[in-house]
Amino acid sequence: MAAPVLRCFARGRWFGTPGPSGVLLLGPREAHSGAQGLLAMQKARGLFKEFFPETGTKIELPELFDRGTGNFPQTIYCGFDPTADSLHVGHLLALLGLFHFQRAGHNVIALVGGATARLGDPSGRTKEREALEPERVRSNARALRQGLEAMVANHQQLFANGRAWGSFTVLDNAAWYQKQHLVDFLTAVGGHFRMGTLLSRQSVQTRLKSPEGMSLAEFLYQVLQAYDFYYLFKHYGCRVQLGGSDQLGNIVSGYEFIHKLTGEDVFGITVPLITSTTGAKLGKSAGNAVWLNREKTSPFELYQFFVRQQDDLVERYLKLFTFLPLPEIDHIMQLHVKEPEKRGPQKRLAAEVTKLVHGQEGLDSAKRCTQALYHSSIDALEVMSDQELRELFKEASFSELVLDPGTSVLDTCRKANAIPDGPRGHRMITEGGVSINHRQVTNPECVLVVGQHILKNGLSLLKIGKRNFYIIKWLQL
Ligand SMILES: Nc1ncnc2c1ncn2[C@@H]1O[C@H](COP(=O)(O)OP(=O)(O)OP(=O)(O)O)[C@@H](O)[C@H]1O
Ligand SMILES: N[C@@H](Cc1ccc(O)cc1)C(=O)O
Repeated sequence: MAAPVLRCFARGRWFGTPGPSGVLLLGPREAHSGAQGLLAMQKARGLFKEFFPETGTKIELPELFDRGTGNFPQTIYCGFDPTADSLHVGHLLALLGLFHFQRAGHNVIALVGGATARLGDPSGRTKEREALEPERVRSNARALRQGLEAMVANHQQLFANGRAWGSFTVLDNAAWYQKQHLVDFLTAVGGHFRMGTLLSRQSVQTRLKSPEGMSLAEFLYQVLQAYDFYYLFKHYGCRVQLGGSDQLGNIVSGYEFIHKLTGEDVFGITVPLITSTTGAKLGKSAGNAVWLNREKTSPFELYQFFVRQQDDLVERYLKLFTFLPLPEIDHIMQLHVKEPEKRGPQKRLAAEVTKLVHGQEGLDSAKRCTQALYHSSIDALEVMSDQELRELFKEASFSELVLDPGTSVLDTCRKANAIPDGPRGHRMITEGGVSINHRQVTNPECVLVVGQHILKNGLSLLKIGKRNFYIIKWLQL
């Protein structure tokens, strides 16, 4: 078989010149209606980065998505390994890719890698993943499934405007590997893979050259991912796999396997990798993940993560992480030029993502928390639920104190360990550095008053300096 290359679609036809690594970068093309419009639109948004395989397939990728060709609808999948109990913002991009296909009427599958997570994907990693206990992988897989299903429901309820879409199915590859006999698998599947090809993959090469080397389990990872693609092709008619750009080698393995076995063409589409400001891939491995599970990153923290994005990134993120039409994004950016201090694009981005991930209730909560902490809103603080308060306490330190009669501002600050002992702490109050429930308190001896210093819900919000918050829950009120 000729060596497969990536290709791009431009001005209504496929074209491409190999980049430095044989990868063809996508060129621009005119957006128009129908299936070609879907790929072009996602290219314009920056969501689809590379397409695979080489030209010369029986059917061209855009035709696959065309309502008029009898190929409609297609099934597209993306896999997520449950190596943690939550998805993160990096995964969201691949999920957005699935949602865009679903919105265009195609059927999509999110595959939880309950089996593959046990092996650990070596792609893009310089070290082997820590082995996970089977029970841990199972509970992570349950959590991922729940998270995915919640987002699918939010997407359907809050972003559909009554339109009918394709289906969204969540599967787990443990379902087929559990039943798989090892010798049968190696005989039926292993025989179709050539060692030279498997060894040539970038992920394998990097690891083989590292001092740690590579285990057989990791080496076989790409075979399992290739088999998944084949399984989904056979049972669900799935012809397209979506993944981060680090997944290309595994996707190519799937293409080669399916093509060899069936003579049919399947395709891969990659999304760009989201990186932190230091350039590291945002995710578990780099320890910089922004999680989608509320217990790990609250709606407020997720919202704030996007509100904090810099001006030079926000337009790109609006295109990648939201469903807002491009002209609307242009309009938002034009307003931003006039009033940059309002951080309009950042707030809209934060709102759209938080709504998709945590629903309307999650977005309301994020806004209440933002109001309470950063906009001095007592009303917002007074109506917060226990869960929101706990989530806020992640950023602010939290103490439970008994309210003795005559408790003063100074006592409160000391008991909450918010000011240093001695005259310095006293001075911090008299010099105006302390506020309670967003009102400055300059008299250290002032006795706390319920309704003013203590809110209806038995809380006080103490602020020292510009951004050190302490939340006090008063007991025995
Ligand atoms: N930062 C990111 N940007 C874009 N896509 C990502 C990012 N992180 C993960 N993905 C993609 O999400 C899918 C599932 O990835 P997976 O669950 O295995 O995470 P991962 O790649 O192992 O992350 P990590 O390296 O943080 O452990 C893959 O297609 C992967 O490429
Ligand atoms: N290998 C992917 C996850 C995955 C698992 C199984 C698949 O069939 C596809 C993708 C990753 O680590 O990011």
